Amino acid sequence: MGDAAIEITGLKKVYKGRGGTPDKLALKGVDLTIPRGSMYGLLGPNGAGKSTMINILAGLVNKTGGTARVWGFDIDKNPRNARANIGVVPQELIMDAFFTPREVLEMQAGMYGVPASDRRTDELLRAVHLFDKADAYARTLSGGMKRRLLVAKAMVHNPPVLVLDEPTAGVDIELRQQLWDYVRELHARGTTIVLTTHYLEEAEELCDTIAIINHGEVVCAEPTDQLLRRIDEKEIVIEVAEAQDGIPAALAGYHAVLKDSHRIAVQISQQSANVGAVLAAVQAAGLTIRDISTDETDLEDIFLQLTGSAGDGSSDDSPPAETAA
Ligand SMILES: Nc1ncnc2c1ncn2[C@@H]1O[C@H](COP(=O)(O)OP(=O)(O)OP(=O)(O)O)[C@@H](O)[C@H]1O
Repeated sequence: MGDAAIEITGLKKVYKGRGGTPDKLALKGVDLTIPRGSMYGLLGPNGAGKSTMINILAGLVNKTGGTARVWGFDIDKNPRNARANIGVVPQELIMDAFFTPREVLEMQAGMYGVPASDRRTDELLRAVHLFDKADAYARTLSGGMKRRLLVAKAMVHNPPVLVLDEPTAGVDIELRQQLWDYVRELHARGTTIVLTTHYLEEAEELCDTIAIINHGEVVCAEPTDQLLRRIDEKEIVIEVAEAQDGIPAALAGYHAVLKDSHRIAVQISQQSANVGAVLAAVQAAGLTIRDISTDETDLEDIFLQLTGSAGDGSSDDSPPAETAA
């Protein structure tokens, strides 16, 4: 404990089935630590369990087992403190149509007991580019505007942790950029940011650390650059007939390690796809190739499985354009 913004251990959630539908195990015992000051991405396909995890942290969903701490406060033992330290921007654009953005923020501040002298309604409205809509009915706002109003609403009590659940759904490119500018600004001022997304590109652009969630489990959690390197790399294992006591000189230019006297593992970049060159070098060194295999747990495969996209930005798997919700 101590320095984590969020610390989750063995977190489990079972949604009870109703009317004959079976129970749903949405979180299978998740362990996850999100450091203070980080910009953390929870990446996973629809139904992976991201919202469930966030809603448990926000006190909106009851967990079935495990523990969770927000800024050091246990959500069971110190629910008020835990809630005071987190702001959540929900996935759904739910708000009362007949309140204005100014009223929405004022009411939220009231709910969190923020004294009038400490309220930052105008500042927040300006930050999310809604100052000129301050007194318009919420129902007249576009989807992107509502999303930004929800970001401001999550920040009224100035929490050290801001969680955004699928924040770019329904937000067009320009407004998305404005949203990110504001989120980056908050991060620069010290707010820990957690965002869920099913777009690798989005997590890659914004987050310093990414955890991949699938089927209620954390598949991996590591610094973004490290993860991207792994995604780009593939390991091939070459089995040679002749016993080796070191890496053959011909492979000196590659990232190669000896697994045992007959098996050489070589990391290659997927993009440059130089398998042929590696094999040619092995053969040119006079070695007889007996077998070749590739690493089964390659992350690229996991990603393809998770996101249905290679994550190279070339597909049309981009967030949808803004729609009036
Ligand atoms: N209230 C509920 N009752 C029953 N099952 C639920 C409920 N909420 C979520 N689930 C199920 O739990 C699993 C995890 O859902 P969750 O919404 O947490 O995933 P997610 O990763 O956030 O996906 P999405 O981005 O679509 O929200 C899914 O199979 C979902 O159908």
